[in-house]
Amino acid sequence: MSAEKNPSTAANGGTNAAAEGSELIKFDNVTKRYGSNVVLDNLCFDVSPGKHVTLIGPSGSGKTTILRLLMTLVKPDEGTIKVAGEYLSHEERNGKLVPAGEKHSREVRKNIGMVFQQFNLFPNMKVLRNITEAPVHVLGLGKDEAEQRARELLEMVGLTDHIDKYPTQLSGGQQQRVAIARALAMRPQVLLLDEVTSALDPELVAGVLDVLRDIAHSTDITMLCVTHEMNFARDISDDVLMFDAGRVIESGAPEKIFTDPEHERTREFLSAVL
Ligand SMILES: Nc1ncnc2c1ncn2[C@@H]1O[C@H](COP(=O)(O)OP(=O)(O)OP(=O)(O)O)[C@@H](O)[C@H]1O
Repeated sequence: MSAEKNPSTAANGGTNAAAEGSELIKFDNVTKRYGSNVVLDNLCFDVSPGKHVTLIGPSGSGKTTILRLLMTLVKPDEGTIKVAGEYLSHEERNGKLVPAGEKHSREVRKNIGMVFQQFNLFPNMKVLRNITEAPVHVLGLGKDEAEQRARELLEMVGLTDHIDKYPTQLSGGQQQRVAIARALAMRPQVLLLDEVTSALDPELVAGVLDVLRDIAHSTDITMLCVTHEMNFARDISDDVLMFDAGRVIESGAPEKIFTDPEHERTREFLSAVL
């Protein structure tokens, strides 16, 4: 099957019949409202396993809401989301689709790890325990196995020397690299990245992006990334989705979107941020 016939991403009505059934993430006519504000408008897109997809677009266009939906921090008003073939906010009961219970959503969500803008580390735990806590208590891993995995991940993010420190003893960039290791420790199939460098001092941004580039290029993890770092997006993305007012107005390979966008709104947005 050629790459042309099997695009990793198909957005807002795009056809992806060749990949039907093999998507890791599938948004099907998802609408999300806050009051009368339609934040996502009948959104369809899917992501194939191993692909790195970046969401770009103006402030308020709905990018973070997509990640929040995937973490089940909010629920869709209409439409469905599937992760690894399972409904996320719905479950099938007696042949009918009903809102999912927390147990079902939690199981499906185990496939997903997220790194937030604000790191969200446990302040009262040292670095090692920040990383082992969920594998031990959620996945049921033995302490030794969890610690070994944590050490490997800390090596990968360049923080082996900081294993015994508390988060407050680390720079923002180091804390964010711990947060990345913590997310990966759960061995998720999907890694969500929400503006992970926007809370960092400028001199710390490159170190975090280098770690993420390395992960993107050396692992088979699927990434869904919201970022204003356009060079980073260009480096790691298989596909870029351009959002405007809750819809994908354009999608494609980064070379196309960043150098020859079709939509006037994309051109305006890129000229403001590049
Ligand atoms: N909890 C909430 N209650 C009400 N409105 C909300 C809430 N969360 C988000 N919104 C609104 O939803 C819209 C989309 O927000 P979202 O954070 O998804 O946009 P975004 O594209 O990620 O923006 P940014 O690039 O600024 O982070 C915005 O109009 C925002 O004000």
